[in-house]
Amino acid sequence: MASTLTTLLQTLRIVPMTHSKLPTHAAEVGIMPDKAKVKLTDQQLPELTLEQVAHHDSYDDCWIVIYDRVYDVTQFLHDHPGGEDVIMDHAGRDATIAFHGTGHSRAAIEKMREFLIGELPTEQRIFRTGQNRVLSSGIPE
Ligand code: HEM
Repeated sequence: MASTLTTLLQTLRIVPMTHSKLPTHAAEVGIMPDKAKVKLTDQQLPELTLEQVAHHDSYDDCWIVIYDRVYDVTQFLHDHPGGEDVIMDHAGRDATIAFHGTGHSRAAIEKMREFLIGELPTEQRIFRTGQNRVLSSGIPE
């Protein structure tokens, strides 16, 4: 019952979705059969504003925005192959240009999903429409 209520509240965006609601990495990388694949873009991610993101700008609490999506990279900072400082330069803010400019690999883009916690509201987006269609090629779906 509690979980039905939670699902309802999450659908109505009254409470944030838990990470378990996001598709598993296995599904995304194709280990699971096609039928079981769930595209992340089909999910209702919690909406997080740039103002909310701005509060998370420290080494022990670091969120960044890349292509209109919000990532909590706190745990990843120390493991980032490019070092923590390059990410910290954008802590609590948009890091798209820096991320794009580095030319990250497909594996890096897949890895981002592990840290995905939400997306910007439509009026704050630059790269994606309200229906989550990407506005240019080369943007992770
Ligand atoms: C969730 C976000 C991020 C993930 C998952 C990620 C992941 C990775 C990975 C896996 C690599 C190794 C090379 C590759 O596979 O492309 C890498 C390299 C690098 N990343 Fe990131 N990255 C993220 C965000 C950023 C941001 C915001 C910057 C900002 C400048 C950045 C700068 C770099 C640089 C400079 C390298 C190159 C390291 C080198 O080749 O010496 N990354 N990143």
